[in-house]
Amino acid sequence: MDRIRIRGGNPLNGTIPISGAKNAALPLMISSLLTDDQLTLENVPHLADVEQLIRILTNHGVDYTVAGKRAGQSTASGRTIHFSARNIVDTVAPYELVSKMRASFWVIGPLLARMGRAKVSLPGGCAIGTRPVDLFIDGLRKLGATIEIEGGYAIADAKGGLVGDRFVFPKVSVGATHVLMMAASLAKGETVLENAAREPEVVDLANCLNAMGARIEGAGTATITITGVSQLSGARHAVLPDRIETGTYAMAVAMAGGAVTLTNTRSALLDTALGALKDAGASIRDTPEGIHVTRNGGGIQPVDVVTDPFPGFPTDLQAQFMGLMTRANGTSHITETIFENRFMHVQELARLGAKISLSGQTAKVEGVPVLKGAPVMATDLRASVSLVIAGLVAEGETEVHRVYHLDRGFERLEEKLTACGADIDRISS
Ligand SMILES: CC(=O)N[C@H]1[C@@H](OP(=O)(O)OP(=O)(O)OC[C@H]2O[C@@H](n3ccc(=O)[nH]c3=O)[C@H](O)[C@@H]2O)O[C@H](CO)[C@@H](O)[C@@H]1O
Ligand SMILES: C=C(OP(=O)(O)O)C(=O)O
Repeated sequence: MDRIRIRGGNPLNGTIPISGAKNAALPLMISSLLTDDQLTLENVPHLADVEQLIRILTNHGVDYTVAGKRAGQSTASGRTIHFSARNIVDTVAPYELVSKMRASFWVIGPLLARMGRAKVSLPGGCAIGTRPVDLFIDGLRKLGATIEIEGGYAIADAKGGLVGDRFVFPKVSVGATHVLMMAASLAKGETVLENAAREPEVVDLANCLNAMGARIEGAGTATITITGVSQLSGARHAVLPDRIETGTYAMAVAMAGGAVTLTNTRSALLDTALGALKDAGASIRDTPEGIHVTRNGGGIQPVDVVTDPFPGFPTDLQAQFMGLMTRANGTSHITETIFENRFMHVQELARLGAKISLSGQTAKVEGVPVLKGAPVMATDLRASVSLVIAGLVAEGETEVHRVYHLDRGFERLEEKLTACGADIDRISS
């Protein structure tokens, strides 16, 4: 199993190209199931989750081709992938495939809308929480589907077609918003989603669906109105920049010091997180290329954050921010409100000398003047990169084990950090 070795102490200086967002690419790829025409996605990141979803889509009968790079295109550019779901040969998403990645459950929406049936394995829990699928099921039932849970599968049927309705989310869910938006695009009549997720990835999916001929209004607000159409066509769409990767590298610079330009991204995708970073002592400004982040000289100030749905502080940056706060000049409080168990990084950061105590959903982080390298274990995607951030300043050597978590969501991480002067490499064994 691969591991990542970091020798701490180097500042970061240079340029880091930001990839396409994993959390936009996954629903966009799934939307290819809605049409028998070709959907072309540009700026698709090269990630383990994308490869796993390709396996799942292929199992349903989706053909795909990956376009080669053009002359002059840098290696940092994402791939262009053509998806074609002309013939859906199987409406079953089996346990072996779905259990590896939660978002694969989302195929239930397009399969049901286009084929009138779907049998999809329940995704199960994961390290960060139980993550039930009740909102998906309630929402799809509201659109007229019958859904039974049997043998670990959601067995869904809508032979006469889905019919638009009003659905009020009792809790904000990104995935359920994606799924209901996709399903309602091919339903008869109008669907109104209230208390919908407002994340930029929801807007990106809505833009792509509209380019395919869907009629969606209000994405990015809490009320989304979808007027169903009888069929969708192909389209070409570029995946949104990854705001979580953007925030992660901005936090790495704030931790290690230095000056880095994050290119192919924009600050409007993560205002709240960048605001917290400024409060912590980083200087951040927009440039024509992207975002310039510096921290020279001054120390890291303690900042309290509470995770919240967009536009709040993202839960997917909570671990990284905690990594940064371990070296602050004082005590900060970090409260996680989205997932009930997203503090697995606390015990691993403690191995590096961090002083963190937990009380319910709040972590109290007492900044320490020095972290010391140690072997640590990645427990989930964002937890693993918080250990990398801490490793960038830890004295001596930090080895992060179980790097496969990191590979789910960070494209060429060692390469991007090495290019800015970090002493980091991957050891394959
Ligand atoms: C692939 C992807 O885009 N993943 C992101 C997506 O996950 P995902 O879409 O799974 O997250 P949700 O927004 O659905 O989850 C938010 C909360 O709602 C709960 N819930 C959700 C659905 C449901 O049917 N019932 C229920 O109770 C969840 O357990 C969680 O406590 O949004 C999360 C919240 O921003 C991010 O951390 C993930 O990185
Ligand atoms: C929790 C995440 O992903 P997923 O929803 O795919 O588990 C994440 O991207 O941080």
